[in-house]
This record gives sequence, C-alpha cells and structure tokens, in this order.
Amino acid sequence: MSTSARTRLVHLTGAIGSGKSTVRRLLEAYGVVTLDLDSLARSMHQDPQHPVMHHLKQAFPQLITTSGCLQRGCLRSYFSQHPDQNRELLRIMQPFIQSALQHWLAQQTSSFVVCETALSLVSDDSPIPVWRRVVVDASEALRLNRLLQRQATWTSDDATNMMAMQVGREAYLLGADQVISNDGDLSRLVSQVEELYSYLCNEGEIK
Ligand SMILES: CC(C)(COP(=O)(O)OP(=O)(O)OC[C@H]1O[C@@H](n2cnc3c(N)ncnc32)[C@H](O)[C@@H]1O)[C@@H](O)C(=O)NCCC(=O)NCCS
Ligand SMILES: Nc1ncnc2c1ncn2[C@@H]1O[C@H](COP(=O)(O)OP(=O)(O)OP(=O)(O)O)[C@@H](O)[C@H]1O
Repeated sequence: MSTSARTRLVHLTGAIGSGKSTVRRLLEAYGVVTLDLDSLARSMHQDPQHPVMHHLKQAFPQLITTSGCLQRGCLRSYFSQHPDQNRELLRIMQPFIQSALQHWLAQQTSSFVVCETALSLVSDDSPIPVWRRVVVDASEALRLNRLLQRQATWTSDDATNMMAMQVGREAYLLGADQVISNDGDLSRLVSQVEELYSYLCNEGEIK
C-alpha cells in the first residue's frame, strides 16, 4: 500500500466497554494522532450521499431513515439479534473503511499513529500492515457495569447481547504486543497510558 514509509500503524483494540476510547483520548493528550474507526463508519452511513449507502439500502431497507441514513442504535436494536446480518453489514462496510483508512494513513507524517476499533483491522484482500497491537482488557462484569453507566437507555440484556457479538476476552489478548489492564480506577489507566506512550515512542523511533 502507499502508506508513508515513516508512519507505523498501531491497532488499539479490545472488547466493547473495555476503555479503548478513553485510552485513545489520553494518547491524544500526548499529541498522538489517532483515528476512531467507529466514527469513520458513522461518517459514512450518516451521509446519504456516501457510496456505501447504495449497498446498505439494498441490504437493509428496513433500517434506512427517511433522510437516507442508517438508523442510529441499530447495533443494539437489530444487529445484536441477527449475527448473519451483522456479518453482511461488516462485509459491505469493510472495503469502504479500508480504503478510507489507507487514504488517511498515506497523509500521515508522524512516526506512528493509533487506530481504534473493536473489530479486525485487516481483511484477506486488503492487508494493512499493523505495527503494534495494543489491547485494552477489563473483566466482563466491569465492562457491563461501565456500559450501563455510560448508556442510560441500555438494559443489562442489551449490553450482554452486544458483548456477545464480539470475540471473547482471550481472543482479543491473542497476539497482543501490549495489554492495558483497565480493571482499576482512572489514575491506574492514566499511568499505564503514560508507559504505553513511552514504549511506542521508543520503539517507533526511526533509526
Ligand atoms: C452498527 C453501527 C451502525 C452501530 O452504531 P452504534 O452507534 O450503535 O454503536 P458504536 O459505533 O458506538 O459501537 C459500539 C461498540 O460496538 C462495536 N461495534 C460496532 N459495530 C459492530 C459490529 N457490527 N459488530 C460488533 N461490534 C461492533 C464498536 O467497535 C464499539 O466497540 C456502527 O457501529 C457501525 O457502522 N459498525 C460497523 C463498523 C465497521 O464496519 N467497522 C469495520 C472496522 S474495520
Ligand atoms: N478505569 C476506569 N474507571 C472508571 N470508568 C472508566 C474507566 N475506563 C473507562 N471508563 C468508563 O467506561 C466507559 C467505557 O469506556 P470507553 O468508552 O472508553 O470504552 P470503549 O472500549 O471505547 O467502548 P466501545 O467499545 O463501546 O466504544 C466510559 O464511560 C468510560 O468513561
């Protein structure tokens, strides 16, 4: 791919509610350039003119709003109960997301950038080289608790169904270069992110 030879991609991942976005924002405070793939996906399916909408309209006509966007909240209301349809959603979205990610990466000039997603970053037909995989980990009970606090309208069943959509804790940890254990309070997270930042800077130094 045509990525700047100097910019390395860090995949920041972990299960729903593990604390990925919190870690990403803490890294941003150090000046790290980051991209949130959930926001990127949202910017596509909340834009009626985006080319992906043609495919989404065909696949999920019942989930398209009168203004031509994908219904917000459909992860909870629909996809969490239809795993096959979720696979179809990801199949449709992936090429658009991969191409936008490649385009974004090609514009970067820092030695590394961080990309957040709970999902896989690479697909067989479009491999994007991941330099480091950082996993944010927390117990299921804690994640459930934090999700219910964050999303006032979710029931415990909603949160559990959404957690069940993703691979298990062990699978996330597989192949991790760094693990952030987010089982403690925010101050513990802050100090781990400080260490992570030093690690990435030292490892990412272009020699
Ligand atoms: C399904 C959508 C419309 C739901 O949006 P919503 O605002 O309700 O949820 P949000 O984006 O905040 O996601 C909440 C959590 O679920 C995870 N998640 C998002 N989509 C999915 C999915 N399809 N399957 C499993 N987990 C998902 C996110 O990473 C995050 O951890 C949206 O999340 C989406 O577009 N998902 C597809 C994203 C995608 O294709 N990514 C490819 C990455 S390479
Ligand atoms: N160490 C912590 N102590 C207390 N609350 C925390 C801690 N870490 C994260 N949180 C809170 O838990 C919730 C989930 O964190 P966050 O949104 O960062 O997770 P996420 O992995 O990005 O979630 P999603 O997968 O849904 O995008 C947020 O409300 C966040 O403020």
